[in-house]
Amino acid sequence: MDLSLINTLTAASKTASLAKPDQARAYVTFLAGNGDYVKGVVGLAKGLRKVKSKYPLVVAILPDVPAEHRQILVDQGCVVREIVPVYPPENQTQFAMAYYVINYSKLRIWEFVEYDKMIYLDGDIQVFENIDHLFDMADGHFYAVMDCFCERTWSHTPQYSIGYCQQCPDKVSWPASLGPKPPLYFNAGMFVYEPSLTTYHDLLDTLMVAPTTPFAEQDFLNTYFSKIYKPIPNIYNLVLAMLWRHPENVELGKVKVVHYCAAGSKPWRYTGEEANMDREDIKMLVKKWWDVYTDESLDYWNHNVVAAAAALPVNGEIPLLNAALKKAGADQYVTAPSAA
Ligand SMILES: O=c1ccn([C@@H]2O[C@H](COP(=O)(O)OP(=O)(O)O)[C@@H](O)[C@H]2O)c(=O)[nH]1
Ligand SMILES: OC[C@H]1O[C@H](O[C@@H]2[C@@H](O)[C@H](O)[C@@H](O)[C@H](O)[C@@H]2O)[C@H](O)[C@@H](O)[C@H]1O
Ligand SMILES: [Mn+2]
Repeated sequence: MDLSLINTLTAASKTASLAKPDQARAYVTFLAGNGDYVKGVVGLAKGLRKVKSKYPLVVAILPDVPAEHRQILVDQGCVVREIVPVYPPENQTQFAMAYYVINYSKLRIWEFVEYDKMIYLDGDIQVFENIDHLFDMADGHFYAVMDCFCERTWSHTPQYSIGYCQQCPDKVSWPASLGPKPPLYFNAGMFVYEPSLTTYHDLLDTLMVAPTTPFAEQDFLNTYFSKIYKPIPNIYNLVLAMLWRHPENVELGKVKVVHYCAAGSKPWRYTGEEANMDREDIKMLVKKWWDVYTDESLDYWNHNVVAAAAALPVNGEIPLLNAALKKAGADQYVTAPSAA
């Protein structure tokens, strides 16, 4: 890990984000299907609001996202953008885990060139502390957190077979007989990148001739950006398996972003039955997610209108504001902010 980068991030996280006035910035996530991932995206939108992020959340949705889910996202203040699915060559997809082929469509977000810099976040991620300062990192790099190779999902790889993981490279050293050590590999559930049409077209052209692999677009992005990839601390994308695979590398109290990617950890369908899901830290993190998701004061309507009302000279103005809302045909009103 680049120490100067860590120092820069630490310093930046302590000061207000000094956004370059001419840089357009936004968070972006990806939503596909008519299932329950929309809950993850709503939770993410409310989480970013809770940490007072200065930037909007763009949701790249596939055509199969139903109208009612789109409306839910618009009502939560999201910028909803429909994208066309991306499929690797027909004869190739059998090599990717079927579940992940859908994720090649994430590549469309390089086309969002109305933004200079974006932070991509999976829908099963929650931001519990402001990370706007990541937008201030130097341009020209691809920033993401290193993944872990120890879960069964990696059982198809040589590193899993010999027990090698980049999180503890000295525990089981990489044997020369297997050729060069794998380059640093990031988890593609969170990354800082710069949209660009040149990159976008090159990504798609390259995909058409690249073999598909088990982790689909995550493998592809790791290969494509290998020369400009810069690891950032795991406080910006805690892949939950790190808690039981590499606890020595995790300082849970400092974690800003949690990635609910371990099997059984999606908060909106959590049962606690899968392996490791009965851990106290997992239960705490799932509850933290639900606390944000169910907090009505974080709903776009309530949050922004209450914030506007609280800015009024006296709370007594709230009845006037509600009267104006009623007159304007609103179906929701402002509740007085609880006494601080
Ligand atoms: O049915 C699906 C599957 C995936 N996704 C999106 O694709 C991302 C990557 O999939 P997932 O997080 O399940 O992969 P994991 O990180 O758990 O391996 C999700 O977070 C969602 O944003 C989605 O919207 N619907
Ligand atoms: O399409 C491939 C996906 O690959 C990644 O998920 C993996 C990775 O985290 C492994 O390390 C875990 O073992 C595994 O469980 C998990 O699914 C990204 O989180 C996701 O956004 C997406 O790119
Ligand atoms: Mn994920």
